[in-house]
Order: sequence, then C-alpha cells, then structure tokens
Amino acid sequence: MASVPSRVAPNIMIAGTPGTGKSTLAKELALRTGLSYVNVGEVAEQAECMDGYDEELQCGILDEDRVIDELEDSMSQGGNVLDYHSCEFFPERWFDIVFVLRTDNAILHSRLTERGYNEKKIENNIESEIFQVILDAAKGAYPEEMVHALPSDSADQLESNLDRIQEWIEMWRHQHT
Ligand SMILES: Nc1ncnc2c1ncn2[C@@H]1O[C@H](COP(=O)(O)OP(=O)(O)O)[C@@H](O)[C@H]1O
Repeated sequence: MASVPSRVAPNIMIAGTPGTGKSTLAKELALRTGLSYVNVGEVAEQAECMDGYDEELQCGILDEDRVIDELEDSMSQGGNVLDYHSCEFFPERWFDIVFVLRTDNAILHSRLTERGYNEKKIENNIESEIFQVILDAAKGAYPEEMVHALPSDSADQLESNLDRIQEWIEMWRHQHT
C-alpha cells in the first residue's frame, strides 16, 4: 500500500455515483474520528479550478491538475476524508484506502428524484451505477487491495460502514505509530 511514512493520519477516499451517500458517510466519519472532511467539488469551486460544464452529466468539469495542486499540501500531511464521485485521476500516493459506495438502482433512482435531478441526469447516473463505472475506474487506477466497494442502501449499512472504516483507522494508527 502506498502509505507515506510522514503522515500522522491516513487519507481516505470516499467515491461513488452521486446519491450513493458519500457526503453522509464522509461527514459523519470525519465527525467521529477527527479527520478533516474535504468536499472536492466545493474546494474546486472556491479555488476556481473548474474547466467548463459537462452538458451530458450536467455538472461542472474539474481542472484536475489544478485541483491536485490545490489539495497537495493537505494530502501530504494526511488525515483527510475526501468526498468526490470519481477518484482515478488523483495520485495513488495520496491514499491509504479508497471506498466506492454502491447503491441499488431503485433506491438510487428515488434519492436522485428527491434531489430534483431531471430524468436525463438520473438516467445517466443510474447507468453509471449499473456499469460500476466509478468502481472499475478506481480498480484500474490503484492497487487491488486499496479499493473496497461498500453497500450503501440503508441506515444499517451506513452504520456498519462507519464501524468498519473506524476499525480500519485504528489498525492504520497501530501500524504507523
Ligand atoms: N446508507 C444510507 N441509507 C439510506 N439513506 C442514505 C444513505 N446514505 C445516504 N443516504 C441519503 O441519500 C441521499 C444522498 O446522500 P448523499 O450523502 O448526499 O449522497 P452523495 O454525497 O453521494 O451525492 C441523502 O438524502 C441521504 O440522507
């Protein structure tokens, strides 16, 4: 695993199709562990690292190089929970572990409808989830043992995901102190 010895706390990536529950999980994890929650989309907007608008997916396009520059210092220090739908363009050296959330199509459909997305945007996101685009991209970009899929359909699963990640953090701390 590509962990950097100088880091005092791990960097954790939470990825997944919009609506799978990344923000919910990542914010709660940060709250429970004292790690810093980093919403990559917000950082990119604030630092003006956007590079146009994707009409198909109806979302801003990141200027990936600039976002990486923007986050480099805090990622080198460690202790971050990153929240962004995809992650394959981030450097492997940043992450100690990558989780990709997965949600049942019908559940995801209702979450995205509730969010007010239009049919086209819902369809594109559901298709992405069906074809596990984000999971496969993460698996293609990082070592196999670094990438883990987590089911994210229910409150019980949210709790067990939080427990599992907290246990992993404890283990990381034992191994790195
Ligand atoms: N494990 C879960 N079980 C049930 N509902 C969830 C779960 N995770 C998230 N949600 C709900 O789904 C919606 C989308 O969650 P959110 O965290 O905003 O997703 P994302 O950040 O991936 O777009 C929210 O209404 C949230 O409360």
